[in-house]
Amino acid sequence: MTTRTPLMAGNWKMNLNHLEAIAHVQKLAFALADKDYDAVEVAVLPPFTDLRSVQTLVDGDKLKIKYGAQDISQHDSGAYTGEISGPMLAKLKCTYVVIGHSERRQYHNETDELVNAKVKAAYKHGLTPILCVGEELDVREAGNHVSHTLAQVEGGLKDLPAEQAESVVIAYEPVWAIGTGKVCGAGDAQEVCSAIRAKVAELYSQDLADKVRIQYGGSVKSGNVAEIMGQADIDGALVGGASLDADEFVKIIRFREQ
Ligand SMILES: O=C[C@H](O)COP(=O)(O)O
Repeated sequence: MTTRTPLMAGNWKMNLNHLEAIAHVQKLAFALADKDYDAVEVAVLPPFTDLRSVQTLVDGDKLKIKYGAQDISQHDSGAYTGEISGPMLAKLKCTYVVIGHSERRQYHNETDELVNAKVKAAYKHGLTPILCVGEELDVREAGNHVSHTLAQVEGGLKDLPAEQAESVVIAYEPVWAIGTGKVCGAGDAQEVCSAIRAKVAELYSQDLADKVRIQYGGSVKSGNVAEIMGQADIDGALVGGASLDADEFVKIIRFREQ
């Protein structure tokens, strides 16, 4: 059986300037330094303006914390005002890039087609996508949450070769649970994450699907993370609000100690 290393990623969204970012990562590093945390991968996903500062700190202090961006342009360069390209993120040695977050889909009208182009752009430049999928409340209430989410998975991975797809991270984030304090029940999250893995197996192979990490995101906190992480197909968390509090994020990372 494949062992998947859990990925705990903090999506800071539009919070913390570059000075606050340095203080925050230092605090995380200090709190994690007393034990070997190889069993859990930790990543921060700051705003673009913080990435250089985070890179300098991680490189300089040889921290195990990884980092990435919250979005990427589908283009490599050119007249795309306000966009940030794959080569720019690669130059900053980002490991991850969040793609298709529901806030991008909702406020910037990102479609599955664009999300798919961004996933391909990430791989082209050696970045690992965290592909976000998940349903809005009305979709869940209509009972269409699984089919809706699987269509986003299929759209996001369209025509992606297996050698790339095997390293993708898929974050299941029910939109109604993001920033609302309403957590999706662990069993309900498992239902969708298991369906996502089955979809990846259908698109590629069971062997590949067993390697793919699937995160849950949506009001994850230290108090609920252990139950979420106890589910067979949940391999980590994409944490928003709670990742802005270093002590709380460290408790989430140390979910096994609860
Ligand atoms: O990317 C993170 C998710 O949107 C979850 O955010 P939240 O933990 O604040 O609910």
